[in-house]
Amino acid sequence: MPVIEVEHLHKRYGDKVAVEDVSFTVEQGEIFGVLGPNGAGKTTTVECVQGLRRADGGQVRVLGLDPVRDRTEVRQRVGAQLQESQLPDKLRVREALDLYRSFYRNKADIDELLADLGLASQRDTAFHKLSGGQKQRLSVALALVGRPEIAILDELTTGLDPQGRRDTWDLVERIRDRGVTVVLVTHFMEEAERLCDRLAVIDVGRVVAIDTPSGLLARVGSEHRVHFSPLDPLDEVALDALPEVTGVRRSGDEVTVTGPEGVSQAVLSALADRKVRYTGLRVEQPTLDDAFVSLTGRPVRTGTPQTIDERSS
Ligand SMILES: Nc1ncnc2c1ncn2[C@@H]1O[C@H](COP(=O)(O)OP(=O)(O)OP(=O)(O)O)[C@@H](O)[C@H]1O
Repeated sequence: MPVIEVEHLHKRYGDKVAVEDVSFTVEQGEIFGVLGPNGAGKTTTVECVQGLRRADGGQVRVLGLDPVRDRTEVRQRVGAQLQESQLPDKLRVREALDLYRSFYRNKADIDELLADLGLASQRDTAFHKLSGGQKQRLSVALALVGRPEIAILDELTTGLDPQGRRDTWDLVERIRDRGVTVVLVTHFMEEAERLCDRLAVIDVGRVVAIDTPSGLLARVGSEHRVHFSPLDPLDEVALDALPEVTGVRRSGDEVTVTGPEGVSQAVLSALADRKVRYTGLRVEQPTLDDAFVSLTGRPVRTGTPQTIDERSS
């Protein structure tokens, strides 16, 4: 049963269209990703879901409720992580949790929450003394302190180092394991690929695809690429004749061989058999970045996202 239903959501700020037309449903118990480049309309979409903004068109239902009309009830049942630090510097971790807990009728056990989020030893630490990762975990704890049915996590790992990011991913999985439906807003492809059961790819205010990560990858094909620079003469025709190989290309010193999964093993054993030494070996698998490029015609991370206004003018 869907816990969130968004139908033809349209939202503008003055005459600036932030969300042109977005529809998706989120099923109970899943990690649902809202993925897209900066300015795509992700935050505006989830703010409409939380009832923080009123849609200019379309319909949003959350747990069967209207998030604007039934805002008080929706706030009780949907936990939202604060996007930026909105806590006084001197407030201690435990005090912040006590304060937020008082807003909810279903109250989480704070000690359990602190232990679960790896913050037990920071319980008496003032907010401004926390590291970036600890602040991030506290904001997640505050989203969970009312035992929500849905947690909305927006740009959870922005600004974290790779280890902090991986720890946060484990945390998101633990939240889902507690039975909480998670909506994860992100512009990191790797994060979406690793965590999400399904995701909506949003670009300039519109949904360009809704699928599982593997479904999105299947749309771009399953071509793997093996790159290397041979140090000995290489018979490229013989390499191309291997059943696992669909193409061989040379660019300067570098040879690129394409083929389905398994092509890299076939190439490496062919090179070993022919006693061809090489450097600079790199294997590339299709990623959600490739899926995004194929859906929108441009990479997610680079370039300034075109706004709807620019596109329609
Ligand atoms: N309060 C506002 N007033 C005017 N324009 C806004 C406002 N908030 C967002 N926008 C604009 O609406 C568009 C969508 O913004 P939104 O924050 O929803 O996108 P996003 O995908 O969440 O981006 P980011 O990843 O950068 O947060 C952007 O062009 C943004 O500049």
